Amino acid sequence: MDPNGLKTGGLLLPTIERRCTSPPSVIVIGGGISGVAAARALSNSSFKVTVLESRDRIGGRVHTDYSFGCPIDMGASWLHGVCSENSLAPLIGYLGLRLYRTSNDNSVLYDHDLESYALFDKDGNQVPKDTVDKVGETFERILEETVKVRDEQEHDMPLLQAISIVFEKHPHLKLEGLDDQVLQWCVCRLEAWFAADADEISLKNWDQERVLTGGHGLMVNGYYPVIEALARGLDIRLNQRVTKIARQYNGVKVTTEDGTNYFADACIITVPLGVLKANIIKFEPELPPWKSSAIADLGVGIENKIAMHFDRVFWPNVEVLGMVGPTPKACGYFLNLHKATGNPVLVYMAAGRFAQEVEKLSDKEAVDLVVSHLKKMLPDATEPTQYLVSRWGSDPNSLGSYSCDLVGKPADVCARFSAPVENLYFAGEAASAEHSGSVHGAYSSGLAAAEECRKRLLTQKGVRDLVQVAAWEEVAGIVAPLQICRT
Ligand SMILES: Cc1cc2nc3c(=O)[nH]c(=O)nc-3n(C[C@H](O)[C@H](O)[C@H](O)COP(=O)(O)OP(=O)(O)OC[C@H]3O[C@@H](n4cnc5c(N)ncnc54)[C@H](O)[C@@H]3O)c2cc1C
Repeated sequence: MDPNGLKTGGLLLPTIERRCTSPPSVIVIGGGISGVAAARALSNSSFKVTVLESRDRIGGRVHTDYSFGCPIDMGASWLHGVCSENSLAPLIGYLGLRLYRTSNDNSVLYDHDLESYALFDKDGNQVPKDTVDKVGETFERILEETVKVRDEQEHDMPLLQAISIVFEKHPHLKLEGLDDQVLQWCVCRLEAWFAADADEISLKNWDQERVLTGGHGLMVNGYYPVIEALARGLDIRLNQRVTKIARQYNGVKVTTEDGTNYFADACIITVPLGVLKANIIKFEPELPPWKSSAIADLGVGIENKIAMHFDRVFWPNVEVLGMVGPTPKACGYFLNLHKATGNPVLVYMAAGRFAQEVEKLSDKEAVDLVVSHLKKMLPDATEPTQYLVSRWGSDPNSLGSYSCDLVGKPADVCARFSAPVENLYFAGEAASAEHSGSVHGAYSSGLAAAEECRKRLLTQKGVRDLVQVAAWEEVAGIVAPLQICRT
């Protein structure tokens, strides 16, 4: 690994003569993956870049906590699509970060394809594997039938409603007893992908995402090193919550909560969709209706994690421990980090309305709740020695976990959300048409916004080009394949 390369974000390409005295300037609002990616790209292009970040840390919804003595990702933890086509692969490969592949399957919607799981009922009886496999096949069939319902309907509807129609048409697909409880668990897992309940998920869109190949890989060392590498050497101002963005005849004026004004030629806005929806930032003049309606029409889902550190491992050596129940809400699941990382940590994942309810509890109450589930599944379960509880829905810096497709979503909403308004550019996971809700989608959207901004500013200023530093892809692509393990 080349430390100088890291410092500069890559290698210096042959210098092109500067043709202007002061380089174009850009303010990037938000220091998550999309913000640091955009800032890195523009800085590599010799632009003057300032990142304004409201928190006292960078990374945003990539948040690796080290208080357990090992990396714990309280936001994103998987690279979805462990393949060279993934925009983050060159950087992850270059940094030598290990991935633990939890599933080779590219499917994201149901987990009977998980190769390593144990499901239990509320009395602690383990569900036989053939029951899980059989119900998984039925669930697949039900989902296929919902596609037929979609083809017959003119209007969008919630996925849950479509499932009810499937049951009316094909009563034999409706399950009972333990089989039904496993089916509810499959729905619970599906809801986790969208961070929304099945009665909120769009029938038209639930399967329209283009999932990359290569399955899903957990970042064994945590996601933060990716952020750190991108951010190195950038001018990042922490604790700077932007409250106003004014477009002026000669650029933008950005004002933060403490009254500081920043001026630049252009601005890239990467704050989460939830923050834009809450109107925490005032725009002057107001955003045009086509943009504000795009912000309103996109949905934001909630997923929260409860990470628990134990003094000993009392659970089976599988990747996922699940509890089945009579409704998706009564089901739950724990990711076993011990299998992937060797650390005695379980992470409970809550999504949709249940994730919202978790935020109303104190940390201790939330932990007690999930430990009570755990004790029903595994009577030997002990109390955790340390715990962490995320609150992505109520955190004013995120106001949601990631975007999701609401019922009746207009077809052009993502294009409108990501389109610039004069010298204001928009990036972030919600701006990614193909990979919204993901780290790599957010990363690519940051790069795309930076490139559009770079080209327009160079044209506006009559500058042919500036000194250019090579991108990660050029430096790393050939030398560093992804390191994939499954212990
Ligand atoms: C629990 C959870 C699990 C997830 N799991 C995965 C996963 O396994 N794999 C995956 O690919 N993706 C996952 N995601 C999604 C992924 O984390 C996000 O899509 C991605 O990190 C978003 O990056 P971003 O740059 O768009 O936004 P953010 O990371 O949210 O960055 C926006 C930044 O703007 C800052 N900000 C907010 N308001 C202001 C303001 N007024 N002024 C200045 N700054 C402001 C924020 O503090 C933040 O740093 C998960 C997300 C969550 C919450």
